Amino acid sequence: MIPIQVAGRALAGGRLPAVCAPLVGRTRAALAAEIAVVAAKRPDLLEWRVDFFEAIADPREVLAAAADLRAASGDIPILFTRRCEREGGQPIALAEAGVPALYEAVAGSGCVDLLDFEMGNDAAHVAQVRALARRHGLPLVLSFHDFQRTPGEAELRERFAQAQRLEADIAKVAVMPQSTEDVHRLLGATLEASRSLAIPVISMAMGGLGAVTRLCGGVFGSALTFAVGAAPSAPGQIAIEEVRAALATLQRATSA
Ligand SMILES: O=C1C[C@@](O)(C(=O)O)C[C@@H](O)[C@@H]1O
Repeated sequence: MIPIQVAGRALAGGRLPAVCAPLVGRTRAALAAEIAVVAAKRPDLLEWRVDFFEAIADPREVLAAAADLRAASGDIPILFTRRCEREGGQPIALAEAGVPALYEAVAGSGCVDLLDFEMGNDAAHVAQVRALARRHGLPLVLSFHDFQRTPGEAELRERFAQAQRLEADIAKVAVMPQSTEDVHRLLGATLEASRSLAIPVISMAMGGLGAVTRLCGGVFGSALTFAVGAAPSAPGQIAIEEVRAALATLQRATSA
């Protein structure tokens, strides 16, 4: 299992899985209040879900918010994510054609440390974001989300492999299970991808049925789990304190 590297250092000191808390404030004031609470809980990574930000179409406001977050995050790195509506994100007041420019502006600000972009986006946009991430020295997560179902084994394998083929630094797959078998398949595909790919992988099954993956995903090769600092960004996320306690229990038991 490969840990996620940020600025040449392994996230969470190489402990796996690392814990990421999302930030979903809709305004600068809300984000400032949110990060104060969340950063105090010491996640290994913060994710700014900019699709929740009402002023997403105003570059000055976006950059000001990014600077606020950087100032308040201390030494905790920040993952920048515009989750598209098609893959479970919020509707945004910005045309799709403007999204790569949003990534360019924020990546160039020096206020974020990693980028997340859906691999299912327009191929030219994926290539643009791939190039700008490289130019700014930021690791790129190429992600896939299915909020309705869990694809079959071959498709899950292909999603992880596709991220690597598209030159992701990290591959991420999030699915919605309809059965325990779906959860089991997601974990199996994660284990296989973590063993066969040359990049770190992240996975989760969402909703109540998938919650177990947020606690034990690391055992199956997932390098990161998302946990609630102040507010969830997806169904089934568990409070950071509870996730940390469960991870500590698992780590103690595993090394006993
Ligand atoms: O892709 C992911 C994973 C996620 O959807 C989850 O289920 O924890 C939460 C999102 O904020 C993040 O970008």
